[in-house]
Amino acid sequence: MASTHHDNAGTTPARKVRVVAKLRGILRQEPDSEPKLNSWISVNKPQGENFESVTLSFGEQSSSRYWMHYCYEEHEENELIYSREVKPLVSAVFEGHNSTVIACGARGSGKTHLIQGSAEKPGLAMLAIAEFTSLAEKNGKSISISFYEVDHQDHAVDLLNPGHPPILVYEDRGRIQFKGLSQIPVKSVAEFQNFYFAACSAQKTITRKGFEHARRSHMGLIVNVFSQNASVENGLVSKMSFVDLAGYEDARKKSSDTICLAETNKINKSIYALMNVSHALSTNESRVPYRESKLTRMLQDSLRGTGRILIVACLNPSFCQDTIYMVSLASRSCQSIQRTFLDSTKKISSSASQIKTYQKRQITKSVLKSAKKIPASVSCHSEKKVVAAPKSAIKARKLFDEASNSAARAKKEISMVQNSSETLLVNQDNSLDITENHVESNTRVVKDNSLPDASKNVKGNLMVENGDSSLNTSSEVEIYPIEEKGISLNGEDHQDASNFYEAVELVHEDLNMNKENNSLMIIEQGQQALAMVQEGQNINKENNSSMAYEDGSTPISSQLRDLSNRFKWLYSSTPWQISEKECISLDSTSVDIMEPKTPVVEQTTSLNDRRDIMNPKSPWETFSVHGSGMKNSLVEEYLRFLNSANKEELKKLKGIGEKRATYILELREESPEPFKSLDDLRDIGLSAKQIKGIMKKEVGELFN
Ligand SMILES: Nc1ncnc2c1ncn2[C@@H]1O[C@H](COP(=O)(O)OP(=O)(O)OP(=O)(O)O)[C@@H](O)[C@H]1O
Repeated sequence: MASTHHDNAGTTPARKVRVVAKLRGILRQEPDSEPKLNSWISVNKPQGENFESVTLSFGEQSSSRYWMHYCYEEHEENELIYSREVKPLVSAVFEGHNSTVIACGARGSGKTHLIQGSAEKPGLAMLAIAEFTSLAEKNGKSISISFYEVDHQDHAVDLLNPGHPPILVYEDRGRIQFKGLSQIPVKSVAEFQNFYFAACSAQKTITRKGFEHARRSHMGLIVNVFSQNASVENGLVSKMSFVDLAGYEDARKKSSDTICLAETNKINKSIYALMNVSHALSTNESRVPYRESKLTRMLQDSLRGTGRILIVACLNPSFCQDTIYMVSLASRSCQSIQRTFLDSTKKISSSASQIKTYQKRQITKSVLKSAKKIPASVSCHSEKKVVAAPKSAIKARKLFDEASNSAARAKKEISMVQNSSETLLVNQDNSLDITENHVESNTRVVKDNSLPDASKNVKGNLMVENGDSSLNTSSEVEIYPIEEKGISLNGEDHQDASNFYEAVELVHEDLNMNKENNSLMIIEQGQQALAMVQEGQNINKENNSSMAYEDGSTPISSQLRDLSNRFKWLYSSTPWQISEKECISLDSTSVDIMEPKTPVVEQTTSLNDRRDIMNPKSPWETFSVHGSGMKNSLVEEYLRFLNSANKEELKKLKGIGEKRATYILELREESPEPFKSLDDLRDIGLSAKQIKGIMKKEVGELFN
């Protein structure tokens, strides 16, 4: 695909992910006093015509540059963006390559105007439909459309057939399938307009009705191209998706309303998920986190393989901190930035093994040393105690982890946290340092007096139980809400936050099966800490361009790294982790593989020798390896049961009622074995946490 597709310039091979920005013009109703475009957004284009990227900088933060492949200015309208960016993708769809166009940005940044437009000023989707219908006619193909919304609760609903149950998303024979999503054949632009605009206005009415605040949601339009050729499965050639993401909005703006806050967090989380998927695809990562949100799961087929992705970051013309954040997220998918990140990551991984202890003072010192290089946003309270957790306790926590290779996954995700603008190095003396090898695009000029006393605003205090003492004590995170002082939140902090959020979730998944639940508390409180940190950050318009430390307090990026390192340390101190090399190949049948193979060895080997053969170094580790094996067997049995039991039997399981049992049977009609891993339980509406809870209960029942 890369060799056959070309960028709009037609000279260079196409990228998997292309990221462009679009500056929205000033609206008539916007006050003249607002800072205008060029006073807060600078687009830095290299000299010459054939440049492949531009950088954006905001306000006086001229040293903070975010890479984009291109930036469309305010006078450059949808037609131009369509002809340069989208038209080639439409042609590619007819050659069998899926495409996805994603509009992201803060609220009111022009996403809907870009994708949907209006009858007078058509958006990218409508312009594309004109091309689709004409190419379909020429090539003897047909097209159909589907239109859906993913709401603030991560439910997907059909907008062309409203009022029906949420869309069921599942995978069958390697393809993502939708149950409950209608497809309407379309032959002309007029026909499309009828369906599309009617659905859009119906959606707006429903959204506004009965809610004081407009609920945010993502909207996705799918254009399917079908072949008349019966040899192609289902006749589907390929498809193009247009996604109008909900506007990114800092959760703190809604902090007074807890329901709203939860909704905002959920929406933001799915934005992070999509950006993380796009980043993973742009950097050819082996694991692409499609399952992290409903939207990414729905888009999975469009995004993967030879699918091409266009991200348009819409920019508000007046000051908007959320815009900076969205730009920083989107720009991660630009290859040029990624290369620099990779360099940083290598350093992190080569140093990560040196982590043994964590000394707060040294970190603070390091961060302070770096304060002249990086921005401060929110400070972490200085009193933090982290002491060693008992190995046995942590080992026990792993007993009921997911059967998949979750440890490696968590480790990788943790490294994502560190894969941020500054390179975090762990020195021989166990202190952490921040190298000068930070990414140009995220570098800030820090002025000495522009940030208020940040240390008063957020206090994080994580304490993990020490030594071999009992498990009853302590895991605590104290967080104090941020004061209403102006603390700027910059892109990299948000970025850390999103990665960290993911990492914490994964570590949570990987570590939290402690019988006493202490570790669960630690992780959960860590999540709360993060939520509070996110909540507690405050945007300061006046201060946006000169984020600095007044008191030398720690920036939020360091704070988040701090927390992530604690989790990493916690994780790396488990015996399982210590013997990871030996155990890494363990899959669901690993215990059998590790056992001595012949009766002769069995008979002649002493207990100690057997332990050597099995690699674990202590009875505890031997016990744990067996525990993992038992857990894996249990998971396999559980999945087998889900794939074969009848409805009444299914309902005997924890968490499965009439509705879910019916769903499961429906899924089995579509695919004989819909449940291949515990992750697949998400398809029946269970969260990772619920799945773990269910497994715990099932195991608990065995001992009753
Ligand atoms: N390029 C443009 N030219 C003229 N008006 C525009 C342009 N882009 C956006 N607008 C106008 O700006 C306003 C906000 O745009 P729009 O609704 O598209 O933003 P949005 O990012 O989708 O907002 P939300 O996140 O709230 O859904 C609308 O009134 C729209 O008509």
